[in-house]
Amino acid sequence: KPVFCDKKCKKRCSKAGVKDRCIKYCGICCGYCKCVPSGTYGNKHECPCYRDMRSSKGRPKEKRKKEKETHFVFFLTHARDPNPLPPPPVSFTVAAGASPLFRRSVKPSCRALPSDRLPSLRLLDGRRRLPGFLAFRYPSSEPGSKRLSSGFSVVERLLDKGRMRIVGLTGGISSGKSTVSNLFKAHDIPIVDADLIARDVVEKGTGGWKKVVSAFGEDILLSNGEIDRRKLGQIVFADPAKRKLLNQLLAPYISSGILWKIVKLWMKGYKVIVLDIPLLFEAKMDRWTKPTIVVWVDSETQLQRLVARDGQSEDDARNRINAQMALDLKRDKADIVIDNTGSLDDLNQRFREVLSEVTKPLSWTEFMLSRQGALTTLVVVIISAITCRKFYKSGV
Ligand SMILES: CC(C)(COP(=O)(O)OP(=O)(O)OC[C@H]1O[C@@H](n2cnc3c(N)ncnc32)[C@H](O)[C@@H]1O)[C@@H](O)C(=O)NCCC(=O)NCCS
Ligand SMILES: Nc1ncnc2c1ncn2[C@@H]1O[C@H](COP(=O)(O)OP(=O)(O)OP(=O)(O)O)[C@@H](O)[C@H]1O
Repeated sequence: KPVFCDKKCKKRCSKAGVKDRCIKYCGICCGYCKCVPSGTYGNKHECPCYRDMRSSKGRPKEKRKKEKETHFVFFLTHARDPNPLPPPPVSFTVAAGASPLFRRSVKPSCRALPSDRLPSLRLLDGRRRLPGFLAFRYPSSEPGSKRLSSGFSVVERLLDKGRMRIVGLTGGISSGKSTVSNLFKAHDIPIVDADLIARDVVEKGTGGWKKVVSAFGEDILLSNGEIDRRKLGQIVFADPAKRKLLNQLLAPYISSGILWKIVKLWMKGYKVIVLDIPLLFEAKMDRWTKPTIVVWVDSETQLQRLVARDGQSEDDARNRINAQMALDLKRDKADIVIDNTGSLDDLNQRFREVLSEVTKPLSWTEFMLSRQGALTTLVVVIISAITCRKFYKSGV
């Protein structure tokens, strides 16, 4: 008998009604056929020799599971998603004859099947409803259908609503970050804009304002007491030491402002947010974002666009460009690069590809960082604590 038989048969029989018997016959078949079908049931076409083996009484060697199962494939999408991207079809194993499906939560348009033929999801408890999800039924032979091995993966998809992904958006000055973040906004993806936060934290009378005025003097103020941003810009972008000082003074305010915005969006249950931070890599904040998008342009286009937009001299524009990490270096660090050297139409086209990348189903790590993940952990901790307490008391 090949060495892999024991391991494969153990897996194959993990859900069998009479496990020992299943393992025994699976071992015999595997020894003879050198092959075990994948999954815990079916797929016997993978090993025709195994499938066709019969006992002396002419019955199939492999014992069927006691519980009769039917295999359905559903296509789930979020009903409230304004721009639903089709996830891959999800296949569920359902118990035949189980209580009626989440009939109430399935949209009328999806009730093409007679209600008695709608199965219930065995992997969820019978009372559980799936508000907000549309379910489309496909035959299990549909190409691309995938049988999920555990309820975990199914639940992961169903809880999609509560997860969160923090996408980093960065680039060079005037490379097109704001243009891209506007496209995200148009698709209802919230943006945390570090430039806006950096403005808020130096508003007249704030802590940031006081620190900047005491470091740079009242010469940088306008007549109304607000900071003259153009003047301060000319000072700091021409002098690295002064820029460093300004960064150090404002960093705590900016980072707590960013954090606070993320927490607010997290509490609202957003699943994808975009952090638009020009200095994402310089401030080493890219460790918190995944994926990280860099909007790249060639240096000539960058200079031209900056001069055209801000109406400043080429020297001032160059100072600003040189105040940041080289854009080519940022491009090398990116997970996703958007080349914005072309037209706005080209940008739109590339953006659509990036959008589908960014909104693809979330990983477990991302889920655990979400509001729903945190609540799940909290509930598990509370239940464990109560169980332990009861156990401890009964022991005493
Ligand atoms: C120097 C200031 C007053 C100039 O203001 P101004 O209105 O002219 O520019 P604005 O704030 O719109 O920034 C425009 C672009 O400059 C670049 N930039 C801004 N600050 C910096 C900096 N410290 N280092 C390098 N680049 C910077 C960014 O690409 C930004 O998108 C302002 O940029 C500022 O307060 N900067 C320090 C705060 C900061 O680090 N901001 C970046 C947020 S991560
Ligand atoms: N593909 C494009 N074609 C032509 N112009 C563009 C394109 N993308 C952006 N622009 C223009 O280039 C300028 C800079 O773009 P944008 O303001 O989005 O850059 P940014 O990276 O957000 O800049 P900053 O770092 O200063 O915040 C803007 O005037 C914008 O309209």
